[in-house]
Amino acid sequence: MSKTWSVEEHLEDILRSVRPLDPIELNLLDAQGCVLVDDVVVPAALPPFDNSSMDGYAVRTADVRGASEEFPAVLSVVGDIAAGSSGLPVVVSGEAARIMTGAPLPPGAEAVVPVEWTDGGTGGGPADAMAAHSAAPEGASGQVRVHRPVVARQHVRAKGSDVEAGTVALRAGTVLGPAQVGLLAAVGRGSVVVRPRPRVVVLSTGSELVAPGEALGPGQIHDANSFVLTAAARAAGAIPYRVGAVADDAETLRATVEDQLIRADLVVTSGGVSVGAYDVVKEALSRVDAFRGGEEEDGTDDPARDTVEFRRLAMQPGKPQGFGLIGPDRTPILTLPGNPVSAYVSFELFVRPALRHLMGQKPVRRRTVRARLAGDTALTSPEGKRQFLRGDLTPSADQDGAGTVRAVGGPGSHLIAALAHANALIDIPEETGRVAPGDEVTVVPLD
Ligand SMILES: Nc1nc2c(c(=O)[nH]1)N[C@H]1C(S)=C(S)[C@@H](COP(=O)(O)OP(=O)(O)OC[C@H]3O[C@@H](n4cnc5c(N)ncnc54)[C@H](O)[C@@H]3O)O[C@H]1N2
Ligand code: MOO
Repeated sequence: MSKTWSVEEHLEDILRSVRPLDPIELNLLDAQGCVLVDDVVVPAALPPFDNSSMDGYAVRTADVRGASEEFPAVLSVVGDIAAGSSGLPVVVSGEAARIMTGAPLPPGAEAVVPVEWTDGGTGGGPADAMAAHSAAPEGASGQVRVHRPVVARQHVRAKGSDVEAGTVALRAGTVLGPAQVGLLAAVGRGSVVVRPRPRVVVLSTGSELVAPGEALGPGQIHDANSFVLTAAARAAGAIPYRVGAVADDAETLRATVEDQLIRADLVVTSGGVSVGAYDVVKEALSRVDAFRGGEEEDGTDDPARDTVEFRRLAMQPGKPQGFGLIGPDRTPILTLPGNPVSAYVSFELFVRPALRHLMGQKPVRRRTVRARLAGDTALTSPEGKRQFLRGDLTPSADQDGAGTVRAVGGPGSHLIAALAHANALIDIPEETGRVAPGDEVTVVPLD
């Protein structure tokens, strides 16, 4: 009898064999979700110049000292400065310039008075908005009555107050989410060097499979696995290609996989890996010469590069698994069992970490939490097997306390409906045969 692998041994073997993808330069939005390969240094300060944080008037503080509504400071308006303006007026004593939020502070001005603290140039009471822009900046001239004083730099956003030139904006290893993409754009980076999203070819096997939307004939079922695995690959950040269902014919399967290698950084299959008479994945891919991709550089063949090793894991669901590196590029392939829950749990435990490793994402494993088993029924688990039951996790309201989890559906690997109502996996160790209500268990949130 061949060795039974633990979940950890199988995962470690995969992670040891799979290398992170080579970095490429991508346009900012294409890099979303990817990991930065180099530190990004800020080329120029942000903001690049002193600018106003308010719509109002740029003034010299001495001119508005002691100003009030009763005794306003009356200043001559010498220009209109919009965001993006250049050719700024110089503000000297007794003068003000209309200024908009984000516009550069003009020379001579020390602070900005918000328009609400002035008459807005109307000669009336306090304004609640600026008068409309005049096509001719000189049309904005006239007088403004300022009702409140300001101190130096008030309502001014200083050059470099966000980030200084030469500092590191984002460290290598950062995952580019929306806010990081925004920062890169703000500092002027149109493209960045990242590890790309892996291209994942997903195919399911089984002559009984029919695409959703098509009518079922006798003995047929809809192909769920290629959809759940494609969706899961996308959720993990990969670019999935769903090939769909391949009939139970070893040569068709081998040829299909071979055809797909051109666009795959990783291949995932489902079904055909147990001990049945039609378990074609095993039949097609365990042949040493299945993907003889050519010779090694030194002229010798390396049979190991073309085989998939099929294993039995001490795990439920997900007992039969296969893993190998195939074709000329040694593309990783993970062959998952066909039962839909087994396929999905196997994806979470093995494919997702492999994809994260290819992308340079850390940690590769999902986080775990502790939770108390809710309900009044004990869970039983086959001893000697690590069991992953589907669970509904309710996190604890208080920060430190464990949440509660209840099992959703039974252990059957065909229970797709229960899987769709679960938000977590309950991880029961190999040596544990029974978990009583109130006992603490390890839970893997599927968020
Ligand atoms: N004699 C034994 N029989 C089985 C064993 C065993 O050790 N000895 N292992 C069982 C376990 S555990 C699993 S899991 C399955 C794995 O079987 P395969 O990977 O070969 O999968 P299939 O036989 O192709 O399919 C199993 C089951 O799942 C359904 N299926 C397959 N693909 C899809 C799909 N794309 N969408 C929806 N449903 C799918 C298929 O119709 C079968 O019902 O083997 C056990 N048997
Ligand atoms: O992979 Mo199977 O789930 O152990 O039923």
